[in-house]
Amino acid sequence: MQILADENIPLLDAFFGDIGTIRRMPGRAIKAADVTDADILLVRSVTRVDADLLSGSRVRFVGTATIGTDHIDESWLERNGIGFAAAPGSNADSVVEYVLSVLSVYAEERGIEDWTRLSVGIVGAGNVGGRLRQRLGKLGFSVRASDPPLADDGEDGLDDLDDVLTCDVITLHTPLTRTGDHATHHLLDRTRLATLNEQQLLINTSRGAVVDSEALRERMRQEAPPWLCLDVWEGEPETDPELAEAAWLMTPHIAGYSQEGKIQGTERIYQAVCRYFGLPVRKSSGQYMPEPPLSKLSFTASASTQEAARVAIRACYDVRCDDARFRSVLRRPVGEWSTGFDRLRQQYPIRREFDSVKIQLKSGAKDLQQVFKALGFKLKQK
Ligand SMILES: NC(=O)C1=CN([C@@H]2O[C@H](COP(=O)(O)OP(=O)(O)OC[C@H]3O[C@@H](n4cnc5c(N)ncnc54)[C@H](O)[C@@H]3O)[C@@H](O)[C@H]2O)C=CC1
Ligand SMILES: O=C(O)C(=O)[C@H](O)COP(=O)(O)O
Repeated sequence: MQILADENIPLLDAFFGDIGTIRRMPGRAIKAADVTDADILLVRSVTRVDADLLSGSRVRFVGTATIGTDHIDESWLERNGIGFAAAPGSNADSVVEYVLSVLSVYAEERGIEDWTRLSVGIVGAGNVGGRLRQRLGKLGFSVRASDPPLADDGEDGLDDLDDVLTCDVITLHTPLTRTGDHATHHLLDRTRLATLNEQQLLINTSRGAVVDSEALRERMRQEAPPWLCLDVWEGEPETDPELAEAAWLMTPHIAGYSQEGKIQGTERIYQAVCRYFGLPVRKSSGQYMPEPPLSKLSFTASASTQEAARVAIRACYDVRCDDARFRSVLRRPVGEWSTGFDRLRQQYPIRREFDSVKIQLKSGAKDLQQVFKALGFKLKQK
């Protein structure tokens, strides 16, 4: 079988080497002429997969090693009998940990001694939002979440979007959808953005177009704008210079880029290919997960819970490093920004999830134990 794949999908040979001949291309460069002879197309979020790309090709299966599917015309694939799979959940913990890192830095910069005093509003309570809600709830934060599709399905405990927008921190975790009762395109529009103030932080790790960028630019120019953390950008890899200037933290769409997240993304589409073509599943992500560079952290009984949590979160992932790398790209001429955006993603440093690190504590340190468990670390008693 001929497999055409985005070169940024990790472990292509390890997972797909036995299944077919692999041809790699930069995802943004994949065009109709490239897919004509492919049986399987494997993409990430930067390849638009639709009739323009696939009509006339012999592609029988498309896999995207991502959670988001807004770049795929799924109904066209279905109408044309082409198999499809995404990678739901694969990098959800990575995004959750990105948000935890942002929260820890935000609390420190605002001089908030106890970060759990921040109320957090989650928009979209699926894999990412739901896991974030759970971790924050266990840590003792007051959390609100809005998710109309889940509410329609009878899920309790959800709030209206307008209530969620009154929280100290608002974090977006919806898919990007343009049709249906609960479409999210420009969900945060001019009216909703007008309700936010300088005591609030808005985090967007969903898709750039879930927020109306033009309205956001306007809001950031007005009195008392909210603090802003952007990982995703409407029109990326282009970066809006005015939003870049206004953002407190900014990163080039890497919230989901933990090593676990990326390898599990490949694993999910490998499993789907095997199912689709009736092949045995012989490989798993665990086989290929390298040893983490940091495996253990040890705290004495004298560590305060706040400080210990801060140290552990940032030892695993400090969002300020990604912010600094992105800002260094944006100091170059504007014409080089989009290639810089993609280069940062392609050459992303190794980042491991919290549960790759064992936390060693003195027995009896109950508060610390609870906090680390809630954050998602593994515990080891001394
Ligand atoms: N920045 C990054 O690196 C990453 C971004 N993402 C983005 O995050 C999105 C969410 O990921 P998951 O939680 O795994 O997806 P998911 O599908 O598990 O959950 C999404 C939730 O949003 C809800 N939702 C839909 N419309 C809504 C609306 N109008 N208002 C409120 N909630 C609504 C759905 O009912 C669902 O519960 C992905 O679709 C993707 O676009 C995902 C992974 C990495
Ligand atoms: O999984 C998703 O959805 C994401 O947003 C990915 O983390 C984005 O990664 P790329 O596909 O853009 O490499």
